[in-house]
Amino acid sequence: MDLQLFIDGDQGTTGLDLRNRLRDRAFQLRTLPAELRKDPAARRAALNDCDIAILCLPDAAAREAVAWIENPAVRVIDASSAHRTSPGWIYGLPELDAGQPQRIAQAQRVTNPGCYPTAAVALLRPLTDAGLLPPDYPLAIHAVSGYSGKGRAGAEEIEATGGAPSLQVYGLDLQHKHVPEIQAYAGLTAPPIFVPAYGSYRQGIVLTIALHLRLLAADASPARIHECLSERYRASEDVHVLPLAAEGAAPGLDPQIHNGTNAMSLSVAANARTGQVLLCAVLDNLGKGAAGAAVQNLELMAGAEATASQT
Ligand SMILES: NC(=O)C1=CN([C@@H]2O[C@H](COP(=O)(O)OP(=O)(O)OC[C@H]3O[C@@H](n4cnc5c(N)ncnc54)[C@H](OP(=O)(O)O)[C@@H]3O)[C@@H](O)[C@H]2O)C=CC1
Ligand SMILES: CC(=O)N[C@@H](CCC(=O)OP(=O)(O)O)C(=O)O
Repeated sequence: MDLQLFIDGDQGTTGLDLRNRLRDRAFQLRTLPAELRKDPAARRAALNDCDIAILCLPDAAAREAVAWIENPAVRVIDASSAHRTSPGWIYGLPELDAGQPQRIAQAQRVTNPGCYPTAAVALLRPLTDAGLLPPDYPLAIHAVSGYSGKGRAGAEEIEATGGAPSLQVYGLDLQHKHVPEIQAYAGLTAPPIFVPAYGSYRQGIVLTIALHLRLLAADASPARIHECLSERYRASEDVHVLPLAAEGAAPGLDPQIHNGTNAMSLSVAANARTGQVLLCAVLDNLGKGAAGAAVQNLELMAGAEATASQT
């Protein structure tokens, strides 16, 4: 079946990437002409005249768009952070647990995960589910993202003014908008400390989380943690767990290796002498962290529509 999609915000970083990713797929894609792309009446009409609306907007505009949808048949994928922990919204991380693909497939409202939370939740949730990571563990999460995380205007300004600083740490008020989302979906009872940074490159995230074995469950070990993650993602097409590196031989991680794809790599590094473990994730902030995830969710939702139309 030819589902009619409307991308609201199609000229931004996520929207443009999404258009590219949908180019060869069997969806009817609707966007507004440049002069109408911010016109409330045109957006409202388009939002109510599609099967699935994909919002690639700043949070305020995404909230406005959702409020305008009166047609009960319209389903929504929101790439913004407006609804990440809102009641009635399904979290668009199919790898969250075994039931999540089905929940996404049947949802009316899907909130795409944040780029950083995709990595943090993928690393942490299997460990809290398995009881290896206590839910009140005092976590600190560090990440470096390409500067495209600033959105199109921010990225263009950087490129027009001679490039980004080599590294800029931010979120130092420790209230980054992703903290509630990470806490909720990683199964934590305490908010983690989250310290993001922008690098001088355009695209790609590397995120790390340090753990002390003495603060984990008694049966936790690097091998057990690695096995837990490997088991969880064994059947995943997109999430791959790298082999446990021999001590002294852990390879470096390049944040850009998955750019242009929907892949995410997870790894476990350890020092047996100190009892320290480092969880690492690499993904494309615009891929599995945004537009790639939207396509993944769209395919699940479209699959459910196709099944419904055959019965
Ligand atoms: N960049 C990233 O790494 C990621 C971003 N996201 C999320 O996706 C969303 C979009 O991000 P991103 O693509 O980076 O942002 P951009 O700023 O690149 O794109 C947003 C687009 O929405 C347009 N827009 C703004 N206000 C309105 C409005 N009222 N009506 C219609 N269009 C409007 C903007 O136009 P104009 O520029 O002219 O104002 C722009 O084209 C954000 O909420 C962000 O949190 C999610 C994961 C990763
Ligand atoms: C502009 C902005 O807020 N950028 C975010 C990174 C992109 C992002 O967080 O987007 P998602 O929440 O949708 O993943 C930041 O600076 O931390």
